[in-house]
Amino acid sequence: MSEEVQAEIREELAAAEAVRPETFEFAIRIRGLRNQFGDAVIHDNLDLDVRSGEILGVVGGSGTGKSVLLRSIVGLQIPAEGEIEVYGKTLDTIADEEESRDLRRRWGVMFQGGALFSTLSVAENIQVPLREYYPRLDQKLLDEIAAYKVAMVGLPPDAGPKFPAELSGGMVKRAGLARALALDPALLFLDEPTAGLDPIGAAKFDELIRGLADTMGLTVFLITHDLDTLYATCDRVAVLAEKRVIAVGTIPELLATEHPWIQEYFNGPRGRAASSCNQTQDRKS
Ligand SMILES: Nc1ncnc2c1ncn2[C@@H]1O[C@H](COP(=O)(O)OP(=O)(O)OP(=O)(O)O)[C@@H](O)[C@H]1O
Repeated sequence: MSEEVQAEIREELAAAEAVRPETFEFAIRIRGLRNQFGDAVIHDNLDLDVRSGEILGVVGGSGTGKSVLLRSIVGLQIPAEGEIEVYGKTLDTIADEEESRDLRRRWGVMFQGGALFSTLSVAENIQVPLREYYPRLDQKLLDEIAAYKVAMVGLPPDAGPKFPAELSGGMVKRAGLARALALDPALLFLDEPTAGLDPIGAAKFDELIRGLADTMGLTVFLITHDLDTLYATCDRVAVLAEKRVIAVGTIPELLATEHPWIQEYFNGPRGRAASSCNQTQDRKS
């Protein structure tokens, strides 16, 4: 790589460092959020804080707006009202394109189902955000970074040249995660990462998320219906109902609340099974 390109990359990295995640108590702060599609109000006066370094699980009945909330935070859905700050900045008020890019590259998103480009190999999928943000990286370096990300998410080296259709469901999830991690984000968004996986595959994926979050110091916004995932990975859980976040806290804190949906969710047969399984694992470890 030429001196000129190296200097350019150093400059870009320095600019990205200007948003230093570790200096923020809250990675995300949301106040008074309102989202609606026509007459259908999805969120109304929704507040939420995501602490830096935590894995926050986001739960709620189907259609309560978990994915819409994620999309609002990453700028794919323009809210009708309210403020969303990520590392102290509000995306829709950033006038400077460079500043907006610097903020956007601090996060990675794994959408439901992986959302990989079907005509690109796994390695090429991982390289998409790298090419977008660092257009002058040469192919050798792109290949090295992709190989590193493939290993990081526990895929075998020969997964790199494969196309999504050649992968198992679990491998597609890992490839989606590798792409979300391409830019070494501080903040990771995961939309139902274990949906569709068998219980063993899901447990391994939970372990991977927890391990990566701990080693990389990530903040994770994790939408899930999977109670085992909540117990295995999350520091706190936010509950969406009635168009807003009705409670946020550790699972024991949520269990102490009396809201019927929360009680039904955590104390229903599936909730009790996940809880007792988790306690058994704690005793073993
Ligand atoms: N682009 C859109 N246009 C119109 N309505 C939408 C759009 N996106 C989402 N919605 C509606 O917003 C509501 C919330 O959707 P969302 O996908 O966020 O729910 P969710 O909580 O993630 O559900 P699930 O758990 O089933 O994935 C749904 O009623 C959905 O139909």
